[in-house]
Amino acid sequence: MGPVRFPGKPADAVGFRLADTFGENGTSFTPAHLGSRMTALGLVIAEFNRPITEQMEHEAAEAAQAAGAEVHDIVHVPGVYDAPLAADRLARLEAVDAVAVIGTVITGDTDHDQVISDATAQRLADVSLERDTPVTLGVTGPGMSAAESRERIENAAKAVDSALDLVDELPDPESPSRTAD
Ligand SMILES: Nc1c(NC[C@H](O)[C@H](O)[C@H](O)CO)[nH]c(=O)[nH]c1=O
Ligand SMILES: CC(=O)[C@@H](O)COP(=O)(O)O
Repeated sequence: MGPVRFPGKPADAVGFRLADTFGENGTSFTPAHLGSRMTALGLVIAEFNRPITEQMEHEAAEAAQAAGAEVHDIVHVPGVYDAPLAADRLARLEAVDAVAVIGTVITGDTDHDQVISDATAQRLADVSLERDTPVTLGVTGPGMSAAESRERIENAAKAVDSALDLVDELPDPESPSRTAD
């Protein structure tokens, strides 16, 4: 069996608790029942520059499959600027452990690429913090030509891997706090 990923959403919702995974002396073990639930991802895919984001979507799906994760839902949006609301809706789902946002911003004649990239990244970071759910940025650009965008298609897979890494690595918010006493 491959590595078991520890889901990020409340443990009670999936039938086990963090305490199940650690022995009293700090050694870790993995009860067999933990293997029954795969980490579930939400993907947001921007349709703008679709020939490129189509390949990015493929890379993202392959990365999830290679890691043994489930793609619970895919939401297509017109462009990356429209992604934060879709990411928020996905992050609100109990079944979704993390969200990866995929898109590419290619430079036009103005600074518009900078404007939409900055707004998108900032609002996605806000969604992640507000929903207490990993939301990773698989959006390439700005300041980039179409050729440079095509060279960065693999960043979609990196966003999926990062989302899964965060689900594994983030401490459980239900754990007792050091500042409690
Ligand atoms: N120029 C790019 C866009 N622009 C569209 C916006 O993201 C948005 O869909 C529109 O303003 C409606 O709200 N989107 C990209 O994903 N990539 C671009 O290069
Ligand atoms: C329409 C867009 O979002 C983008 O292509 C902006 O291009 P430009 O900077 O040439 O207006």
